[in-house]
Amino acid sequence: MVRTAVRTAPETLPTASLDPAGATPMMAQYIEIKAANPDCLLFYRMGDFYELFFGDAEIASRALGIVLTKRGRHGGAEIPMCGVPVDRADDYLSRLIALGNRVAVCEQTEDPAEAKRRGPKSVVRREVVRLVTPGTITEDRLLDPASANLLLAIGRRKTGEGATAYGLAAIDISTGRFSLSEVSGGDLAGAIARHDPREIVLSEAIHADPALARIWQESRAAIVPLAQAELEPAAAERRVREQYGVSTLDGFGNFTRAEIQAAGTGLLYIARTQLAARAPLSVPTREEAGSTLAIDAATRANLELTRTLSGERTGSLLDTIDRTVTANGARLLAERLAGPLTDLGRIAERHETVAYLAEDHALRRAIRETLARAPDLARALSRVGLGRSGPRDLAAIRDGLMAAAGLGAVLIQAGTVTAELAAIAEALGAADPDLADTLQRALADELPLSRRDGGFVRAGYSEEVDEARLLGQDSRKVVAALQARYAEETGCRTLRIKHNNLLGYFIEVPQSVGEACLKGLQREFVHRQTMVDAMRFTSVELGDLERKISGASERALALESAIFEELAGRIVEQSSKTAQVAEALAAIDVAASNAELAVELDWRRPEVDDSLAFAIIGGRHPVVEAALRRAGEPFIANDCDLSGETRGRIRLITGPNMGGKSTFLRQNALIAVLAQMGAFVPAASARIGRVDRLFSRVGAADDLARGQSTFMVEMVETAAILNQATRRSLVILDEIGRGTATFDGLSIAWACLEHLHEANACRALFATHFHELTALGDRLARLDNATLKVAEHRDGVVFLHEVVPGIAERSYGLQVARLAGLPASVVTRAGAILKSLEKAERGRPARAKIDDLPLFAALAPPPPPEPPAEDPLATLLDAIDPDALTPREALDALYQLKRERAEKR
Ligand SMILES: Nc1ncnc2c1ncn2[C@@H]1O[C@H](COP(=O)(O)OP(=O)(O)OP(=O)(O)O)[C@@H](O)[C@H]1O
Repeated sequence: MVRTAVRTAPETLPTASLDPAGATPMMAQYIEIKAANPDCLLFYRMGDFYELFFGDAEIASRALGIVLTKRGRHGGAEIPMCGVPVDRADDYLSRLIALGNRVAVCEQTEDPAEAKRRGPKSVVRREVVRLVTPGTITEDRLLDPASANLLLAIGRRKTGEGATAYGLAAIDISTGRFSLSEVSGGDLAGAIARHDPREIVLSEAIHADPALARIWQESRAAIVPLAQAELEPAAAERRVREQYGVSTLDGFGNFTRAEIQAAGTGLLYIARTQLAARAPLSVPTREEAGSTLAIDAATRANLELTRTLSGERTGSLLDTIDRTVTANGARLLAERLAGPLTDLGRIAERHETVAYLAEDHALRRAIRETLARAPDLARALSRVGLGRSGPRDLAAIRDGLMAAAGLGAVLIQAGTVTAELAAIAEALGAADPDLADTLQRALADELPLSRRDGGFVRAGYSEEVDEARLLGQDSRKVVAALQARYAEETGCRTLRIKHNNLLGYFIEVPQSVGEACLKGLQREFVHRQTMVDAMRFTSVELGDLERKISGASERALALESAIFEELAGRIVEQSSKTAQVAEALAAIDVAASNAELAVELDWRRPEVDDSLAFAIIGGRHPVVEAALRRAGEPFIANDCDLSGETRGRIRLITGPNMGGKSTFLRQNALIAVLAQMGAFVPAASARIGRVDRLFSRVGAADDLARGQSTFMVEMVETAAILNQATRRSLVILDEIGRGTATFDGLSIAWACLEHLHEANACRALFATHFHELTALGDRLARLDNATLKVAEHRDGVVFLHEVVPGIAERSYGLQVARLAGLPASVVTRAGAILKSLEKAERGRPARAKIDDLPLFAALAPPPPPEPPAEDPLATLLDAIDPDALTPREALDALYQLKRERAEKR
């Protein structure tokens, strides 16, 4: 299966078992380094290339489409090799990482000349300086600006008889974000799907747990199991303490053992991949259990929240609602959409801000215009902390801080704002204004990518740099100035300062002037050479100038580098404040984006409360509506009321194919998600009693990638809903039971409805083509029937997409089939078959079939065991009187018994 092949790290590389004996010295070094990094592709630096050998070369050449060549022999066989140029390594790296590979970057750590000095056969010293893995990258070129790049570490603890809790550490080293949470075993898959990590690190024991195998198989992340021995609980705690330089974790709040285990595992892995550098992570925040709306992986996929079923962002809900103007904001919006809240206070606070910004157009515009100038502060900050930054990262911090200061001023000017905006304004003001100011003074307008290129310090910031540059870049001018001065002092207009390899810089004058100089005209001149018609001199000043000129460019670079270090140091000192500024920028971008969306599309503020209401008036599906709008067609808004005082309601929707059942179901789930993430909703009004869990299932969705029977998948997922949905949950079931024979499917759908109504007592929408189920409307008190209106014409039907109370009479399957282009002969034949089938059924209407069934059979106590049926063997035995039998009769009786027994089998 493609998914598995893409996800897992490369299969064990044959290189791992290579014998260094008999290898050339360089190959022996390669084999040794490779042996220490067996599960990574090794980028081995040789001059201007990173070379890959043996199995690594084969994997990389296949993955990157680069030529596989050979280099020498080892153990009698040719060594496969391929290489990537160092200056384009990032492109290749990103492609390998995207395929789930991990790469060890091995650099030359000494000058080749030095190696030569050790002896003719010595090999240049090389070391792995970094492991590049999907979850630990920080370079902009390797990262998607609009998505978080999470490493998820998992720990666990026993919480009781047979129960286990899992600690999750979600770490984004590209921004320093670090959060901890704990979930039950049943919620683990959903929590992983919510975080959508690029890489998961965990103990071998958790990885090998058969109960969790499916999670790892289905995850898009690269999975890295670590040996149990490395993950001792005490070591995990120590690692967390060391990361933050504290002697106890008490000040951080009450983390559970599983959370600390997860944090320790994550930190261990990060330390291993970053080698020398320590990742600048923020202090972990703890997320309370139940603080987000639980949405399992299947529901997320089905509702296409952050990506479509085919894995694209385009066409997802996120794509449709994103009006953010910064990468930082886009990431936060995705995070909020993936984890809507359950806390009513926090939800209302976000709605309040959206309402405020939706109303104040001028303020919203000012905020968005200022934000559009703010670069990705969080990622630049992280690179500075890791010592992996360039001048443009410093500029990003400068511009980010300046935008923040500008925004703070805009908010202060706005006066009384909402509580959330006031908190944002305060965080924006937290940064030291001196830092932005210093960066502004220090950095030039045009900046090189790398600090090694120099030229990034603004002229006028440092006298030393200016002087060094002047000498380096403008040495001719300096020499010319000195030449002009000497010419004036000597009165010799033909005096020249020249340069050759033998003398270096020298002063040349005609013979006569030279003689005068020797006699004391110019005391400081020191004679070097007499030519036929000229004399050459040097001077102390010229000697100094020469030394300065030759060291100038190196000195300029060194001075710039020192300034860079100093600026980076100041940024690191302030990093926690700057991180807060970055978070505030993201939060205001998201709020303004939601407000912009609400204004643009006339979305309304929902009311989320503690009731069991679900009353939507004029609801729309945001993605379908957007698609129809592009096609110039209207979307028909629909109401939906599932409100219950103490228990929810169920709406059973029958209707024609193509009528809009699936759209209606999903739009209501999406409205709940949007409301609880703190956004406005596509409806005229919405009152929603806080939803704790959201479930959405589509009957027998094709799931070939998983390699499971489609019906089996449908049943496993339905079982999860019936077992987990609470009174507060919202359940969306679309054609459950359609994946099997009609009567099996009908009975399963029927029993599921009863269970949802009686046991789960949740709010639910249930779409079906089993029209027989509508009879349940009379029997289940809180079940209503609804259908989608259709206008019938002589030559076909028109779907009006309007949800109305009632029952669909027909499915209009044949009409849809004709619309789809099924050959006319097939449609006509199907029509004839349908007629005769309906005739046969008419004698026994659907309603009668349901009426025959006992109500709530699924929930009734099991019937008492039936009395055993009569056993013919026992009857035969009872009839035998051994004392009355002859030996012959006894033998016959035995044969008869055996015969009877054989028949029974
Ligand atoms: N409320 C609406 N307003 C306008 N067009 C709609 C509406 N709802 C659905 N549609 C259109 O009808 C198409 C079919 O909708 P949908 O897939 O929801 O139907 P369905 O009843 O679930 O069909 P089936 O039973 O065949 O799965 C949509 O792609 C959309 O273009």
